[in-house]
Amino acid sequence: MGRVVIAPRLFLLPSMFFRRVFTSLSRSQFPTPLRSSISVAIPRFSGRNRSEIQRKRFGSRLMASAARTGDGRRSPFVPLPSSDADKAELYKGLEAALGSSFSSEPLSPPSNPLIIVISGPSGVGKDAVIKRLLEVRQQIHFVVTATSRAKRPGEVDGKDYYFVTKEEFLSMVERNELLEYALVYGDYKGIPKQQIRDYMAKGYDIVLRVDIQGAATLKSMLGDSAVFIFLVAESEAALVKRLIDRRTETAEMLLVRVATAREEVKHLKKFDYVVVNAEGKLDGAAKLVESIIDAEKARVRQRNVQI
Ligand SMILES: Nc1ncnc2c1ncn2[C@@H]1O[C@H](COP(=O)(O)OP(=O)(O)OP(=O)(O)O)[C@@H](O)[C@H]1O
Repeated sequence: MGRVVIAPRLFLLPSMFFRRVFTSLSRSQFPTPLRSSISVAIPRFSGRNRSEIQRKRFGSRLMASAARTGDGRRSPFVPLPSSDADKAELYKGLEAALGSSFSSEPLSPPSNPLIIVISGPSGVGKDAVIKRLLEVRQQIHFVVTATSRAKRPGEVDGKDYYFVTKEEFLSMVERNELLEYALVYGDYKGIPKQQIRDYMAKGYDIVLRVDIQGAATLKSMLGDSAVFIFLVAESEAALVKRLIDRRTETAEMLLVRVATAREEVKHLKKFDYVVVNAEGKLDGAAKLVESIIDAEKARVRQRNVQI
């Protein structure tokens, strides 16, 4: 932590009865220009009526014009208003003493749009968490993946996925329209590039939903410029029960997914964050993902992704 030390009597200007107060900052923490830039000259008065005398001698009008000399050096002849002056007078007095007006520009730089990659084993709840996230958060776009798999009951074309034939999918690959694609359990899935560019240009954060294989490919392409979140159930048993409850797979398909999930969890360490989507705690998982996004927005060194 930087310490602020007020050294009250460093030198005297006898003719003007001025005391120069140097506000010096801990030398180990701050560079010299910063330390020397905040020295403030105030009149030297003592006793209980100090503010009264100040007011009489200099009047209530601040000598802001005297705050700077022509060559940019600050004149020492800038009295501060008394501490009990009204807020506006104090504000102006501080500006005059510093020799420049206070800026209303934001102190934090604007945050860059993020790409958030959400991955995890089949059935862990990727779609469910993303759906909830989109309900509670603005300026976020879920990239609709193109897939050659058949539509499940309740799924909507263009909202859950773009459902295309294998031939259509392969011609998208040919035209280099996909950021990443893979054959997952016999079906193609791929991420359309243009959609990402369009929404990022509008300042939206982008959510990508990929399997572990897709996350590995994206990691090698995007490196640290994207945020990688691994979604897990609270336990392997809970994941299997959730998959069974979904009733969308045959027993053989379930076996493949469960065996794959066991391998996939080993890749957890390659991700930036792990979020537990526990049974009945979908809201909690979505909130944690939101907090991660908020924290990423507050980073000093922003990620900067180019597609
Ligand atoms: N926290 C939770 N508690 C209970 N059920 C959940 C929870 N999260 C998701 N589910 C349910 O678990 C099932 C699997 O979820 P979902 O389809 O979102 O998984 P997924 O990871 O997208 O799967 P896949 O990769 O196979 O498409 C769904 O029926 C979903 O409603």
